[in-house]
Amino acid sequence: MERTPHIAKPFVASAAPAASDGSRIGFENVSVTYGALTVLHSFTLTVNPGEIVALIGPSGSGKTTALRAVAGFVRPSGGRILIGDRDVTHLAPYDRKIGMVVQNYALFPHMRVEENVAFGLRAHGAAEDVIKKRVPECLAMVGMSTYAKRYPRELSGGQQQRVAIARALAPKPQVLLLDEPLSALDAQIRRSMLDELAKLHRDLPNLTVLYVTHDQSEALTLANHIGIMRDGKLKAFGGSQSLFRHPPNRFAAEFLGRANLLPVTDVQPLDEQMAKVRFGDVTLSARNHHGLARGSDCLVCVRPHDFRFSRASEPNSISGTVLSVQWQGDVHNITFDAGGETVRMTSAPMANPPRIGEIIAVHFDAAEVTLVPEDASHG
Ligand SMILES: Nc1ncnc2c1ncn2[C@@H]1O[C@H](COP(=O)(O)OP(=O)(O)OP(=O)(O)O)[C@@H](O)[C@H]1O
Repeated sequence: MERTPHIAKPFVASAAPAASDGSRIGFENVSVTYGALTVLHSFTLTVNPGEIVALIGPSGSGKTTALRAVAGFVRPSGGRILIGDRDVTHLAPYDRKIGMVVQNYALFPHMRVEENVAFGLRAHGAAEDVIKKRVPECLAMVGMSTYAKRYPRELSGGQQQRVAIARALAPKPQVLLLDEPLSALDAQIRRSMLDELAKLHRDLPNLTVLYVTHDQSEALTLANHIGIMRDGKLKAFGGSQSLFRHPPNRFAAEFLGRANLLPVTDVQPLDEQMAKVRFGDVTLSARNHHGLARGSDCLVCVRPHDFRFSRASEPNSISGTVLSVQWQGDVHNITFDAGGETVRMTSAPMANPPRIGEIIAVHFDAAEVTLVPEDASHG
């Protein structure tokens, strides 16, 4: 979606280090309405100090609206936004002590790199000697020291985005909002920028980051926690690894990484963690992370890379007829039909992959897969 670039007018930093609690971002039942359309419904989320939280979700799910509500560019129709203990719901953007970077750089074209970075400091009356010291520090942070005298048009997209990040960080904000900061860059630059953002956060561990992206691999790479949005609501939230391994519903399982969601019946808890289920006439075991009730029906979430070919009769085996085999350099992607379900698996490349129509047996490690409730009751 095209958006008008907005730059949060930053504040002038004090030399004091970020007070840890002061950088918490809190959404408390925040609703946002455009005309008759409510695009954020009672949205509640806390981003703890020093954390990177990624908001992901389909186009139009309200990710950017949530971010812009924190920045102060949209006014909630209900609820509160807190930064630390401060209720900032009605504060102007430049009073919120945040930095923001949007997808299309939004640098001032007529200003050199160093002037762009100095802009926020100067606008708030920072002393020239402070600016002189801070601008090179920020350019060094993003590896752009040698480009200080260039104009934005003389930079690549990745370089412009580094400058935008330096500009956002110049006033030492406690909170950094990133709205699809890498989406205008090509895949290779995106990967290296992701590494740089991760390093930047290691260097600034008190910085609280809210990161909006539609790219789940960016979210998994960078974020401590991930929120998955749909229709202006938070549908799932959790630690990145936990959410990936134990998605709380079908939507989360399908949105965050590829997943096979096989319909299974008759949950029989084995102990506090594991349960048996039936998949057709086969008995499978899996983690019962969400505590599904005895006798209930649900889904078992098996990631394509969780399957291994079975040689003998392994536990947790299923078999099926190969539908497709695709070599992708570093992996083979295989689909097979198991009792009417199309199942996807990936494996290390094989010299003799199975052929279409062949019957294969595969198994998975019960500890690696999770039972997932159907969305209707738990979504
Ligand atoms: N200024 C506006 N006026 C009216 N409707 C708007 C405005 N801004 C956003 N919307 C609508 O609000 C909903 C949420 O938009 P938002 O940009 O927050 O979604 P998103 O999840 O960030 O989407 P994308 O991934 O496509 O950027 C969409 O239906 C969008 O059309």
